[in-house]
Amino acid sequence: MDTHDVKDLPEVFQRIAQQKKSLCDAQSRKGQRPRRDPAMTLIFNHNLQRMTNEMRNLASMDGGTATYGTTFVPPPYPPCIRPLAELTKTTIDKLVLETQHRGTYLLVRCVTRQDRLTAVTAIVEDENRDAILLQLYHQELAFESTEDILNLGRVLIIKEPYLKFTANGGYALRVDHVGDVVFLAPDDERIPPVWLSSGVMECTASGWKTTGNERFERGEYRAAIEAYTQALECTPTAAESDTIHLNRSLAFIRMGAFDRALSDISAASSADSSEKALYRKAQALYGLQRFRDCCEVLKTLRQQYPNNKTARDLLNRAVARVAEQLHGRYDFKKMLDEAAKLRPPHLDHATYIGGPVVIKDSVISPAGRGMFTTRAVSAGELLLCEKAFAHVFVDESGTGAQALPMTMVIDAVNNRASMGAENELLNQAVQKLWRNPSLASAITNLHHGSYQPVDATSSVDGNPIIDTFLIRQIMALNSFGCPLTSRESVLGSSSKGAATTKQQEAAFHSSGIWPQASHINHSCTSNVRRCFIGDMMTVRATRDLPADAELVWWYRPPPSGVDATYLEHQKTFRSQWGFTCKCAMCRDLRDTPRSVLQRRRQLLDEFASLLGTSPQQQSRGLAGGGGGGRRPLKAGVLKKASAIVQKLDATYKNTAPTRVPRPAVAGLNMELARRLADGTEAGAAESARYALAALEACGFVICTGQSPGRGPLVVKEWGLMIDTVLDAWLYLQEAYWIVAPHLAVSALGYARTAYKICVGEDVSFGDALAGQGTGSSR
Ligand SMILES: C[S@@+](CC[C@H](N)C(=O)[O-])C[C@H]1O[C@@H](n2cnc3c(N)ncnc32)[C@H](O)[C@@H]1O
Repeated sequence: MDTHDVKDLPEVFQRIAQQKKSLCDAQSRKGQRPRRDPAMTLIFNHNLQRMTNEMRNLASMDGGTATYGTTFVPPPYPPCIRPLAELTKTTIDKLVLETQHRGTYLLVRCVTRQDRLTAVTAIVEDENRDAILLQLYHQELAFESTEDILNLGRVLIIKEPYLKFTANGGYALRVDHVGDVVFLAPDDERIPPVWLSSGVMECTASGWKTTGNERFERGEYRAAIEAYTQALECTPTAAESDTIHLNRSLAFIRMGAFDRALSDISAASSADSSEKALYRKAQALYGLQRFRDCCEVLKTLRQQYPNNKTARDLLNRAVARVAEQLHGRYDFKKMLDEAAKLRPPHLDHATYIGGPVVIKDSVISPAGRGMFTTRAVSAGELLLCEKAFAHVFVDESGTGAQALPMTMVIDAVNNRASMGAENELLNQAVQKLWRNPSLASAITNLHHGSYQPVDATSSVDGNPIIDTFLIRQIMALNSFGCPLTSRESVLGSSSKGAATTKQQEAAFHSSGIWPQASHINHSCTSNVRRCFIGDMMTVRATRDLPADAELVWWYRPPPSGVDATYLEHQKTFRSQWGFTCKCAMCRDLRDTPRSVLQRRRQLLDEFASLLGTSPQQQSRGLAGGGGGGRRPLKAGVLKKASAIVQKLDATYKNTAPTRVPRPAVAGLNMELARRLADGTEAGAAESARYALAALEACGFVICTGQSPGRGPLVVKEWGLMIDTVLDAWLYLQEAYWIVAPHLAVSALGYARTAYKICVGEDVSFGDALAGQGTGSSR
């Protein structure tokens, strides 16, 4: 959602146009045989490119400028759904351009080492010694690249090969679907004798097992799995078979292939009794987030092996996860600490599945689903806390090994272009599904627009069928950009003070997919807000809601009512998600004449030049970082500024702010509240007045008691939870401690709730209050 969309940047726009043209040119050559390059030329060019990339990587690890690759999304084509036995062999010389060779397969071996940028590439040759460039996409994760997957001499099968033009005008075998490539073991009988390596290796189960163990020790899990697989094919004894299965299960666990680990464990005859088997089973279940099952296994393990301390520790963790799953009991302080330390910030916590929400047919998304409350909930209440299915962290400050290379993804077919970790997010999701087929429905059931997935059984040749283009479409419609923590993004780090406008407006390069949360539909007049702590997302109600209320949040911020016209505001919704927002704010914007929008812009500019603030800050109505700081306002300036705010307010004639909130009016009021808070009684009284006006402009209905000295302050109705609201509450409670202490406690309570809604937790509220610089010491 708030990912970095770059399609409207002029240079990107041009590249999309170029790519469209290239796709058309490519189509005009569909079916032609390409000019064939000699193997030596291909190998030379590939090795040169590999060396250049290696040097560039070394330079960026040395603190140089981080590089980013560009990847062009091809038009979708389906994964192979037929078993290998039904395909017939073909050769490179028979391949024609821009064609998927259905019903065939290609047997090739690598004649170079691999290169890796956005794809893993190598030059391969067939039995006729014809060579070609092979590009494998989505086969591995960025930080798994310690083990090459295409090493010299490696033999593989490409199912239903697709010969495509490359972005630089050449051509290559492009493989997008992870199941369309089959890596052959070194002694596979399908390998032609001339390709068999002379020193063919182990031939006993115990030899292969030892090799597997050595590779495992070196952290080469993929290679270790291959060795253990070889060992199992050498008719081991029953005892050996058990050990090999259990060893392989651990390598699978290290690869995050928990489903595969579980099936190895159950293949061992001691699955239900041996200490090792029970512990591995518990680890795999934990990895799959099956915490209750995990607890059951660990209880058995503890009964049989009471001295196993590691099992006790894992059981404690699993019990804590069950409490999170069922009751939403999270230690947010610990989560913040973990997010600050862990890189990537992938936290060991569970998804709250026992919350007061349910997914069912939507009211606002025709023929789609949405998320609803199952009972009445109050503002600030935690409705969902979800662990990302996949999450990629881009350390904006990081260099070297910590800096994940960003990619620009250009999808000319769908008119999309984004900058960030989208490609790596897709890799993660694809790999997680490939390694854990039991998780498939969590992703494949998500909204995928008009994309038609292949109609097939879920597996072929013992492997799941994963359609990369389906997953890409699901990611495009359902993933979220995210900061490291919302606390940092809303408030700024304590050393920097309040967030700058730039931070608040930033689209994020880090991103993730949270399958439950992605059922929530869009409305500018949202009633829930999402926040992040590492890869955990919290969803809290922004107002009191009855049972059976459909939850909605903004996919992009609500219209300011100043900058964008209705059509401009709708453009992204239509192009990115295929709908038009019909909320009250959008309808009001549609009915507001352009002349009124221009008048609002003029008033904001007048206000800005009067107070010396940036017009952009005001028009967005954002909290924190008021350009004018705390310079006192002269009475004359205040009078004029106040008149401008009134005039701006008067341009919203037809609807009350409870129906159509006025972010721009709230922003100006808040600017005055900030500037007037000078610690004096007079300043505090004025500051409170404007902070209240800011809240009312956001749609809040607040009762401050009938007679002076009486309280408490009560919110009758909650408004639109933009960040201005948090500032307003913080300034209001600060002012009330000076001029109306009887209202201050309840204002502080509301400030805490607003904080919880905007930041996701309130354990850091005290620190924020002290560091936010509102002057309050409470
Ligand atoms: C992230 S999904 C939301 C869940 C989705 N409705 C479902 O059925 O799974 C985004 C898609 O929901 C639909 N959608 C979201 N908000 C909408 C709205 N305000 N009006 C109409 N459709 C909406 C659009 O089809 C959009 O591409």
